[in-house]
Amino acid sequence: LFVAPDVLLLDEPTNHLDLHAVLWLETYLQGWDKTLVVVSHARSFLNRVVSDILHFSGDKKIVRYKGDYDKFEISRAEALRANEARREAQDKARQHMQSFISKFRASANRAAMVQSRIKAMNRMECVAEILEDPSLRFAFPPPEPISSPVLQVVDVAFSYPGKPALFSRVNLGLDMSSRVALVGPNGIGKSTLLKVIIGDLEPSRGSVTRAARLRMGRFSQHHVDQLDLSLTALEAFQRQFPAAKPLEIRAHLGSMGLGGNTALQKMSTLSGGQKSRVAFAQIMWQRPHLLLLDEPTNHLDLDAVEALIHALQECECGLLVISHDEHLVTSICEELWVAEPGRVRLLRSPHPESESAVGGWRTRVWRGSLLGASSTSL
Ligand SMILES: Nc1ncnc2c1ncn2[C@@H]1O[C@H](COP(=O)(O)OP(=O)(O)OP(=O)(O)O)[C@@H](O)[C@H]1O
Repeated sequence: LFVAPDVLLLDEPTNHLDLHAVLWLETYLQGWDKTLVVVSHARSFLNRVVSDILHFSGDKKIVRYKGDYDKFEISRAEALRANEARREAQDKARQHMQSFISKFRASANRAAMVQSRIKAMNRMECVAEILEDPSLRFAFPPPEPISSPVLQVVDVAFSYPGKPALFSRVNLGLDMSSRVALVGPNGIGKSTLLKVIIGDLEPSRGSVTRAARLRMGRFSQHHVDQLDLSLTALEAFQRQFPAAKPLEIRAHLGSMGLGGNTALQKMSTLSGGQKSRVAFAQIMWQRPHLLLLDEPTNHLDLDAVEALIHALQECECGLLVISHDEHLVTSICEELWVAEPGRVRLLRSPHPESESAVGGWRTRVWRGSLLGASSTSL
């Protein structure tokens, strides 16, 4: 930004940024008076920053829509409906003319009328079908139940060698009905706490107990980076789950938008979002009791984010998600763990019985707690 370019091209600029940084960037870009082209999956960010949407659709065309992302969704749905109605009307008119032609083709009296119908049919402009974007379905299959609490963090402290404690006296519990977002500014220790919970890091004090038969499904950018890129998605699956049948794997990958050749090409040639989908496909196959997700929406496109949100709303496993994505957090979480310097503060939804009250609470608490708690800024 310092060089003040004439054209600013940003590819997923909000990935990894905390709320402060995203708000700062939004304000900065709202005042940007030169050309800005941004590729982003962050719906709230797009709604605040852009004036036009270029939609790269499933039929390989780029169509321009005036307005922010919400307006684009409405306009596109209207365009799809209107196009469908025009196609139906045209099909009906064509059928009508065709039946007239078939009926009176041999009739000398109506030869002129038949000819004019044939000409009219030939003149008819064909209304092309607008292809819907491929629909995605993510689903976490239900695991067998295990007794609660499935995971308990008791009086935990952690510090990296030679450094002061990142947090101490942390007491938390997770079970299969948990819907928790762990939020806080960059560098405060969220990923570290997740690693302590999973067991990658030992706490400096206190204990983490996990149910004996507990299966944890974890997603992090690290796991995407750890995929063996010389393999195809199908080969990676077969290597991890040797008992799985290839046809079942292909169907599963296909439902996540990794059908056809995509499942058979080397993962080094997949996009960032496609690699994330492979990692998610593997997690789903494990039928985890607890899902531990670190920035799961980075690199996913908006349709995939919606599919993920839907799957997380429906899933029967416990959920702990670290995310700076306001739309994701406010759509699924009923509890916020706010990471602050040295501690973790728990905030529970006060009205779990009312969906709209919970939605309002999430948005208020999400913004309020994060902006109040943090001292970081760009
Ligand atoms: N292996 C390590 N050794 C020493 N310090 C580390 C190590 N890993 C992380 N840290 C430090 O610990 C702090 C917390 O890092 P962590 O990755 O947990 O933060 P975070 O809250 O997840 O940040 P972000 O939102 O940017 O992902 C940071 O100051 C980081 O530099």
